[in-house]
Amino acid sequence: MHLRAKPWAADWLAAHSDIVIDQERATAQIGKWQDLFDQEQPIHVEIGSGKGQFILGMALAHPEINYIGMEIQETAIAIAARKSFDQVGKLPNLRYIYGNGNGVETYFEKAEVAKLYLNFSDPWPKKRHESRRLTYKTFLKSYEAILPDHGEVEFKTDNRHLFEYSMVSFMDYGMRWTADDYTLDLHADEDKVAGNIETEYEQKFLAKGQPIYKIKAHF
Ligand SMILES: C[S@@+](CC[C@H](N)C(=O)[O-])C[C@H]1O[C@@H](n2cnc3c(N)ncnc32)[C@H](O)[C@@H]1O
Repeated sequence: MHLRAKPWAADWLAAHSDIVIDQERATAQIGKWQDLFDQEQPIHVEIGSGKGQFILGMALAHPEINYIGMEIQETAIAIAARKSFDQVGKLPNLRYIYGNGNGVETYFEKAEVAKLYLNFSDPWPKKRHESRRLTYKTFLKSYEAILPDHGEVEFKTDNRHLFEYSMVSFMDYGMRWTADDYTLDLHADEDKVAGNIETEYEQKFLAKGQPIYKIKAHF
């Protein structure tokens, strides 16, 4: 997903640096992320948070967790943070990183992040772009470096090819899951869909009647 630049984005981000942390500050924050939240509690991160509907919904539904939405596109992170700020102000348990999921180990130390979410990541269908997929092995190495031992990555997608690719990539990396940890049609499964927070892309694909694939894989 590529969003057209918004002329207000850079100024808005500069004026709200207490909510959105840029790459340079994120690197300096390593080991000290709890300082940015009101309460010390587990930190969950979504990489590729887009316009932010999921991370905002999670932060409102789970005040007992600290959430961070991470985005590589300035326009997307500005839209997400501004929308959430306009709706509910500065939440005590929600922050954003304007940064790159490739290299998260420069932002967080081992076990500083309790759980990771990847939602509707760009599929990059061409083989020569494989290394850009957020479930490519180099990304998995970065995720492993910031999660606790046996930490969890939760992944949703509409894209069957990316789902199958990701399962193989997880398996090749030594990650594991049980039959209960995945579904080929999230919204047809009453138990698994309970408590599900829909992302913007999820709503778009649901409206077209497409199944949503989901897996929770552990290192
Ligand atoms: C298809 S959109 C999905 C957005 C949202 N998660 C949803 O489900 O509605 C994928 C998002 O991932 C972001 N992204 C892609 N590569 C990234 C990376 N290396 N680090 C951080 N974000 C990334 C893109 O900029 C885009 O906003």
